[in-house]
This record gives sequence, structure tokens and C-alpha cells, in this order.
Amino acid sequence: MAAADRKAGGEWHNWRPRDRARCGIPCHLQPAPGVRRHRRRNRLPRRGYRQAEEGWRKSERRQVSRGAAPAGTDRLSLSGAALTARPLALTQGDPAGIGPDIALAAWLQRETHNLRPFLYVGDRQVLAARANLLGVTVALEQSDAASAAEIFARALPVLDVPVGHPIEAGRPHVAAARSTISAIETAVALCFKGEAAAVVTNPIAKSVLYEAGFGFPGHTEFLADLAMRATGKACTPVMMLAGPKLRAIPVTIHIPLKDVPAALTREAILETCRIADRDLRTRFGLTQPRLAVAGLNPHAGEDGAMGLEDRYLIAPAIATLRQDGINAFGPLPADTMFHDEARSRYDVAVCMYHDQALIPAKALGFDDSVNVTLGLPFIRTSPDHGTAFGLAGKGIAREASLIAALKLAAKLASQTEENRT
Ligand SMILES: NC(=O)C1=CN([C@@H]2O[C@H](COP(=O)(O)OP(=O)(O)OC[C@H]3O[C@@H](n4cnc5c(N)ncnc54)[C@H](O)[C@@H]3O)[C@@H](O)[C@H]2O)C=CC1
Ligand SMILES: NCC(=O)COP(=O)(O)O
Repeated sequence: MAAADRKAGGEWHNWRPRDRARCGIPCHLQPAPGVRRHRRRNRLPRRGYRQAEEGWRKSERRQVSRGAAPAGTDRLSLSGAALTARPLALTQGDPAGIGPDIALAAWLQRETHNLRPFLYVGDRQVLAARANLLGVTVALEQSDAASAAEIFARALPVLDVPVGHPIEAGRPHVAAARSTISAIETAVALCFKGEAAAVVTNPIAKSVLYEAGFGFPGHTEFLADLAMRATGKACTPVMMLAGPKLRAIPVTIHIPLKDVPAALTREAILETCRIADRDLRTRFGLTQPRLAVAGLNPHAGEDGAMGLEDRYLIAPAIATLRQDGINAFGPLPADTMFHDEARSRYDVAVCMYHDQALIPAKALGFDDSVNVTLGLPFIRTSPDHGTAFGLAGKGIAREASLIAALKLAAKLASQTEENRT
């Protein structure tokens, strides 16, 4: 870190890659020197993203240095029918959002879509009230993971995680944060105990959780922390939006745009691409994934005239990946890499920041894209959209992306189960 700190007075592109590589902080979490200076001058007015980001950084360091004890997992002792009977664990998300609506709708369509049984992990009363509001008849049955598959045909199995506060559809309340977070923790714990096959998360409102002191930018980072607490091993989570027309990965995720250049490191690009290559082979069955790597600047820097990161950071990282046998190419101008013909030349677009990846992903498939986290020791998918508070309880939220997330989780889980039996 010392070398990096010494450089903190300069611009990002004055940092030597060696300093960043040596500073000992995992790629996505490396500090942004410009941001530090800015923050000292202008204190942030309230809890918010920045605290969440710092909480996550600290928590990772703490966990790594403590060497957290592995949680017991009996996954390997399960086989055959016991493995395939495990449900997916579906979290409630923000209970005031559309999570309950789309969970009910997905259950109602379980036969049409031949859905693998799922266990709703969340507040049962909120779910019952939402069904009433929507005017749908859905039997809810208290369940644990072991009984969920048997219940699923006749009722929606619910593992109750009470909110303990009245919840109105469309009106998020900070009092629900504990239940929202507990539901995620419970679902992950079920996976580590081998009782659930995968975690499917409903959307959370990040700002509501920050208000309650949640120390992570989003699910993606929180899930990596939970994995580390369970296994004692750090992992780098990689967000991938996967739809029929496009798979897209952002290298930097939930950070302000102004912090992106500083957070983009050679290590971040290499690690993200390596995880993408590995998981696309092992989980998605691609034999030689083609990774199209986007540039950061307009026209991928226009030979250095519009920015230097493309030439001095991204291109050398791609060269290293190619030497390692990974079929990565670029940096490509981001504005021309998402049209139909361009997309036929790659399996995944590796983008430099959140919106560079998520805008094309959602524009090309808002209803059928799925957010899947690579790099975790368990399967996690999610719909691609957020809490859509304005739609909650109105019967107009579309459940398609959740159904796609449930299907993808089930597919990835059964592949893992087949490999084990
Ligand atoms: N995986 C997660 O937990 C995610 C959470 N969020 C959170 O969601 C909150 C709201 O974010 P926004 O940017 O407003 O995104 P949003 O996805 O909730 O809404 C964007 C637009 O799409 C519409 N929409 C969203 N889902 C829909 C559905 N299923 N059917 C029909 N229309 C739908 C909404 O009505 C709105 O017009 C934020 O607090 C954000 O942090 C956002 C994305 C993912
Ligand atoms: N915009 C995507 C998003 O915010 C999802 O984040 P996460 O909660 O899945 O990490």
C-alpha cells in the first residue's frame, strides 16, 4: 500500500501497475487516490454508498486476516434424489418492492414453466397481504428447505423471516432492512448446508439498506463476504448480466462514474476475465469462451487522443490474457460492439463500468436477462431489474425476468448435481 499511497498525489495514469499489483488489496477494492483527497476536503453529508463500499473493504480485510472458520457443509454427503429434491432459495428482497408480487406470479406459473421448486425466504404476512392486494389466491405454507419440494405443487413454501413492522406496498421502510438482510443470509446458509440448490435474490433497495447501516454496495459484494465467512477463503464476485442476446460483465460495479478510472486496474481486468473464462467453461458449457473487452474511452481512446487507459492498461491486460490461452480481444469501441453482427463475434462483453454493461443488457432484454454472480462457491441469480416501488401491489410488474432467473439457477444447479452423481 505504501507505494500506492506515495503516488496518491498524482493522477491515476501516473500510478505504476506494479504499485497497484503490490498493494495487497484485491483488484476491485483498490483505493482511488483522487477520491481520498476529494473526501478529505468535502465530507460526505450522510450514510451512503461510500460507507457501504468502505465497510465492505474493511470487512474483507478483517475476514481474510482472521481466517474465518468454515461453516459446516454437508453438500458432498448428498447424492441422487436428495440432491435434486433441494429447492432454490428465493429471497424476498425489499418487502415493499415488487419481489413479493413476482414471487407469487412465478409460483402461479410453476407448471407452465416447469419450475424447479423454490422456497420463499421472507416475511409470510407481507406475502399474504400482497396476495390479497393483488387479488390472487396463493396458498402459503410454512416450510423448511427439506419440505419445500413436496409442498410446492399445492402451496408456496415459505420460510418465515418476519419484518416486525407494517409494510405498505411501494413504501420502503428502513425497519425492514434487518429482515431483508436476514433473508439473504438464510438463503446462503441453506446453500452452504447443502439444503438449497441455489440462491435467487429478489431486488433490494440499496439506499434503504445503507440507511440501516448495511456495509456492502449490493448483493454481489455481500454474497462474496458471506461466502468468505462460510469457507474462510476470499473470492472475487463477478457480476454478469445474461440474456438470450447478450452476456455482459462490468469490471467495476457499484462505484460512482468519477471513480471508475482509478478503480480500473490491470489486476481487476485480468481477474474478472479469468473468472469469466473459467465460469463460462465450467458452468455455462462453453469450450473456448470469446471475451470481447470494451475500451474505457470514446473510440477506445482514438490512438491515445481521447484517453490513455485503452492503450496502456486494457490492451496490455488483453495481451496477457491471450498469452494465458484466454480468447480475449479488444479493446473495442463500446459504441459499436453491441449491434447484432458485432455480438455474433463474442460470448461475453467485458465492460469497464456498470452502465457500459448494463445499458445494452437491459436494452436488449429487460424481461429475459438475468443477473448471475460468477466467482462464488454457490449459484446465485437474480432478475435484472430493481425494486420498482411504483409497481408494487398493482398487478403490473412483469415476472419474466424472475422466471428466467429461477430457470437459470435450476439449470446451473442441475449441471452441478449431474457432475456430482
Ligand atoms: N438486484 C437488485 O437488488 C437490484 C436492485 N436495484 C434497486 O432497485 C431500486 C430501484 O431502481 P431503479 O433504477 O428504479 O430500477 P427498477 O428496475 O426498479 O425500475 C426501472 C424501471 O423499470 C420498471 N420495471 C422494473 N422492473 C419491472 C418489472 N418487473 N415489470 C415491469 N416494469 C418494471 C420500473 O417501473 C421503472 O420504470 C434501487 O434502489 C436499486 O438499488 C436495481 C437493480 C437491481
Ligand atoms: N444494477 C444491478 C444491480 O444493482 C444489482 O446488484 P446486486 O444487488 O445484484 O449486486
